[in-house]
Amino acid sequence: MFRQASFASKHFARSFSASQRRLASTKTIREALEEVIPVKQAQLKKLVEHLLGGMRGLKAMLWEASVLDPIEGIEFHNKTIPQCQQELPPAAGGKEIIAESMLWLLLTGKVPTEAEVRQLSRELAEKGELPEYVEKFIDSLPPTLHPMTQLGMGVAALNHESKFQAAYESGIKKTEYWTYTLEDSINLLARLPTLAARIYRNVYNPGQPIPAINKDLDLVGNYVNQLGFGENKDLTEYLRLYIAIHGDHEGGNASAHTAHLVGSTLSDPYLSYAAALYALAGPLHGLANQEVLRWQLNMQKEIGGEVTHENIKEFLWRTLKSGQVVPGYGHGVLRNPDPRFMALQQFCDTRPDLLADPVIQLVKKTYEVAPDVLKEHGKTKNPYPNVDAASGCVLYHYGLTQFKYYTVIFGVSRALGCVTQLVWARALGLPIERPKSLSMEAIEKLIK
Ligand SMILES: CC(=O)SCCNC(=O)CCNC(=O)[C@H](O)C(C)(C)COP(=O)(O)OP(=O)(O)OC[C@H]1O[C@@H](n2cnc3c(N)ncnc32)[C@H](O)[C@@H]1OP(=O)(O)O
Ligand SMILES: O=C([O-])CC(=O)C(=O)O
Repeated sequence: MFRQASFASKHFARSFSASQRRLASTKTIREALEEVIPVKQAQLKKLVEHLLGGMRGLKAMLWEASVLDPIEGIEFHNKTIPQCQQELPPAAGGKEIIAESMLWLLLTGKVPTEAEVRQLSRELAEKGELPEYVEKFIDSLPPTLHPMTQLGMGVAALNHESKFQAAYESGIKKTEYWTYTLEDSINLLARLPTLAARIYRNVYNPGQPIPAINKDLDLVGNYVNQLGFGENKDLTEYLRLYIAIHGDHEGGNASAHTAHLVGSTLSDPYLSYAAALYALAGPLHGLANQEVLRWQLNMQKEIGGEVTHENIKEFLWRTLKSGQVVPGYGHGVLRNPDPRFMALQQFCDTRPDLLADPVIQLVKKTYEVAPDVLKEHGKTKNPYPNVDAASGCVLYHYGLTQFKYYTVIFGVSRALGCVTQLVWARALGLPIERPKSLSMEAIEKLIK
């Protein structure tokens, strides 16, 4: 009855507005077409842009944990980075957000209590040891193999331990998938820093002993300890902040999307995240932080003496004219300076030793010049810095100078968001991802 009434009123409204239009319009057929054609042309252009332009702007994924606004930047369950810094419990004696607090927020949408965070830290510490076969495997790799390649291999090898895979083989119900996915995810997060620290030791400090996991410390506290920098409280705080804010950047970025795609086939969290790491290892994505430092150091070397805005500008133009991108600038979604870049810069602003560092000063000065140069160059849609422009220089200052290792740190972090999505994808029963592709011929037919 109600349905019939609403159908009748919609039908009436439609025919009323149609008859009004009939009376009001005095257009010729040409004028009417002139109005319709540009709309259709724009529609087609958009369609082709989506097909050939890396699907930029195409809304095609569900991702609950964070949303990226082009102007405001990332929000984790509607919380900005400064809000997270205020609300999420830090480590005992620390100030910065820690991985455990961020994970809790991403997974549950709720701010954890301090007791909840401490209990999660302990669980991660208790599960952090690597199985012996993974230690042997990682130790057997040539130290010249890129640390990111090693990290992906180590994570994939951990799938030998997968609870999800074993349970799937034994024939569990779909409604139970998420609990095993969560178990694998927690084990993966616990072991990632231990694996990453072992790679660092093997590549840069062979033979040096790695400290045992301290059960009373948070995940990143233990990671910094195992890297051999545990005495440096400022670096520990920096890496806590770094790892928390790199954790998630909505779903469409290459690493997160890869984890989601691979996970949608019911690959376990280890295999899904190993695949994501190899997306992160590309220079247009996570590897850019390694490239930024290399580029800034080259700039410093080339400029030589006093660094002025003018000679930074010249170096930027040389980079652009040689056909290279300026690493650390531009973004697929952002159209403003990245709030993660701003948060890392603020960390520097509160510490005189960082403010006095020539490389950190160079990064700051580059930021004062680069947006205008990139605007004049006129190609990039976003002339502002992304997080990679700032992340490496502080590591460099504190003595973590091996910049080929930097993306591994990013890789320890990005798991927070990727495993969150894997758990929720299983809890919500999301399907296998399988978009439709078209051949050139089919696109041509579509255009005609
Ligand atoms: C954690 C992260 O992943 S953040 C990103 C890290 N990556 C970098 O910092 C590398 C440098 N930046 C870039 O290469 C790009 O800005 C990306 C990959 C981040 C985004 O790519 P897109 O969304 O395609 O950017 P956009 O639409 O603005 O590109 C338009 C043109 O501007 C160019 N452009 C974009 N950014 C830059 C840059 N920093 N320097 C020079 N040219 C640039 C693109 O190469 C493209 O050129 P083309 O038309 O000749 O192909
Ligand atoms: O969002 C993106 O496309 C890239 C990025 O900044 C990230 O993944 O952290």
